[in-house]
Amino acid sequence: MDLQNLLFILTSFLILFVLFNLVIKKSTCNKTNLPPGPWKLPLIGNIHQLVGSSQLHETLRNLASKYGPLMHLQLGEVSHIIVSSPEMAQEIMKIQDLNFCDRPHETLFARIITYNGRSVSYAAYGDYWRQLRKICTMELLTTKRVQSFRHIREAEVSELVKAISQSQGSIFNLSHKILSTTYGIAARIAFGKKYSYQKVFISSIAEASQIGGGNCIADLYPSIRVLLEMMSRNKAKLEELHTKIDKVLQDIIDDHRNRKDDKCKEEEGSEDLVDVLLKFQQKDFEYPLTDDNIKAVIQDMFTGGGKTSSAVVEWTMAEMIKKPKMMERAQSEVRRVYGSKGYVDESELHQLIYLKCIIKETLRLHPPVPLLIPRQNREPCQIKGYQIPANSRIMINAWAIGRDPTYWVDAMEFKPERFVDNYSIENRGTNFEFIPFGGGRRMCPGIAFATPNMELLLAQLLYHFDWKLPNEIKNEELDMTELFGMAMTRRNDLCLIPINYACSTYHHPCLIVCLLLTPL
Ligand code: HEM
Repeated sequence: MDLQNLLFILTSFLILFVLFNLVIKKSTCNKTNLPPGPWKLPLIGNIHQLVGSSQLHETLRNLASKYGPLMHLQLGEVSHIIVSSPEMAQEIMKIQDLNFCDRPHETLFARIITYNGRSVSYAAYGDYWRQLRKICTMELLTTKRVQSFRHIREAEVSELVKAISQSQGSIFNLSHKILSTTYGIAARIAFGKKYSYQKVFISSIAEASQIGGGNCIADLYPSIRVLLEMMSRNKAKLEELHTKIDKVLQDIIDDHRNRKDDKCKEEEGSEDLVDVLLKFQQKDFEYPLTDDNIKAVIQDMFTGGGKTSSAVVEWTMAEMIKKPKMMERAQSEVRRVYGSKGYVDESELHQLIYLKCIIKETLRLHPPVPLLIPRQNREPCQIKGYQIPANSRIMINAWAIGRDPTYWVDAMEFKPERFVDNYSIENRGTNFEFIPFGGGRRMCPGIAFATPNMELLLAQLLYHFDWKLPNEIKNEELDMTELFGMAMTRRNDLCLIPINYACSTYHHPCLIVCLLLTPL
C-alpha cells in the first residue's frame, strides 16, 4: 500500500469516527432543549459562521441579537453557550456560579503555556485552585502588598514622562511606551529588578496570548485532538514559546534561591512576588508549590498585569483625544489636585473623581477581556428552561453587555458623566451590566493591583502634557478599530504629539502669575 492510499484510509476513518461521535451526540441533544442558535452544519456545526471573523466579540453580539442572550453554538464536537445579557450573566456568575466555575483547562494553550492548567486562571475548580487563589488574594495581591510596590510604579512612570518630554513636539508612539511601562512595572514587582533577558519572556508571553486568544481547531475535536495537534502549527509554536518562557522563569527562580540576603529583604518589606512564592514553597500545603506552579502563577501576574492595564490607558487617551473638552476637564482636575505639590504621586489619586469615572467608562466600552476567560460547567443544568450540557464552554460577552442600549442610556457614547451621576455602579461583579473584571468565584483578583497602575499613568500623562493628533487628523476622526485577542487593544497604535505643559505657559495664565511672583 503506498502512502497516498494509507492517508486516504486514515482520513476516511477519522471522518467516520467524528461523524459517529457527532451522531451519537446529536441524538442525545435532539432529546434536549438546547438554547436557540443558528442552523448547524454536519461535522463542523457553527464553525463556518465564525471563520474569518477578526472581531469575535462583535460577530457573537450580532448572532445573539438574532438568537437571544442565551445562545447555543456547536463548534466541532464542543457545545458553546454565549451569554449576552446581565440576567444571563448573573445566572452563570452568581445563581449557578458553583457549577460554572470551572475553566476549559484541557485546551492546547492551557496545557502547554499554563503547565497543564496549573495557573490560577486556568486551573480546574477544586482544592488546588482554592489554594492558589488564597495565596493570590491573601498574599500576592492584597492592598498592603500593592502599596509596598508604590515606589516601583512611581519610578517607572516617571521614566515614561522623561521619555515623552524628550519627544516634545514630535510624533510619539504612546501605545508602545505605555505597554513597555506596564510590563516594566510587572517585571520589577514580580522579579525585584529588571533582568536583561526578561524582554524575551515578555514578547513570548504576548505572542502566546495572541495565539491563545483564538480557538485552536484541535480544541474543538477532543476525540481526535492528538492527531489534529500533530498537524497544527500552533502546537509547535506554543511549545517553542513555552520553552523560552520556562527557561527565563527558571533562571529567575534559581537566582532568587541563590541570593543570600532574602532575610533582610523580608524584614524591610521589600519582597518581590517570586520571594513570596518561594517562601510558600517551604510551607506544608496539601498541594506543595513546585517550581512549575510558581512559574504558572508568575505568568498570571504578567498576562493579567501587562496588556490589560495598558489597553485601558491607551483607550482612555484615545477617547479623550476625540473629546478635547473632556480631556481639558480631566487635566484641570489633575492639575488642581497636584498643582501645589508640583508633581504627581500616588498619595492624591483618591481625589481624581472625574478621572476614575473616565476609566470606568473606558472599561464599559472597551473591556480589555471582552469575552472574559471562558468557563465550563461541571454538571448538566438548566437555565430559563433550556438544557446546558455538561462541559459546555461558556463565553460571557462583557463587551456586548456594556454596549446594550437596553441597559445603558446613549450606550455608544463615551460619557463618563453617567458614572459621576451614579458613582455607585461598580465593576466588582455585583452590577451584571458592567462586568469588565468578571464576577463570582472566578472573578479577577487583580483589581487592586491594576487600579493604581492605570490611574497613575493617566494622571501623569494629563498633568505633564497637552496632546495633539499628528498629520492634521481631526480629533473626531481618530480611528478606533479594535484588535480582538486575549487583551483587546487598538488595531493601530496611538501616535500623538506631546506638548510639555510647563512650556505651554501661554495657555495657563496662572503659571505666568506664579512665575512673575517668584523672587529672582
Ligand atoms: C484592567 C486590568 C484587568 C482586567 C480588565 C482584568 C480582567 C479579568 C477578567 C475578565 C478575568 C476573568 C474573570 C471571570 O472569569 O469571571 C480575570 C481573571 C484573572 N485576572 Fe484579571 N484583569 C485585569 C488585571 C489583572 C491583574 C493586574 C492581575 C494580577 C496581577 C490579574 C490576574 C487575574 C487572574 C489570576 C485571574 C484568574 C482568576 C481565576 O480564574 O480564579 N488581572 N481578569
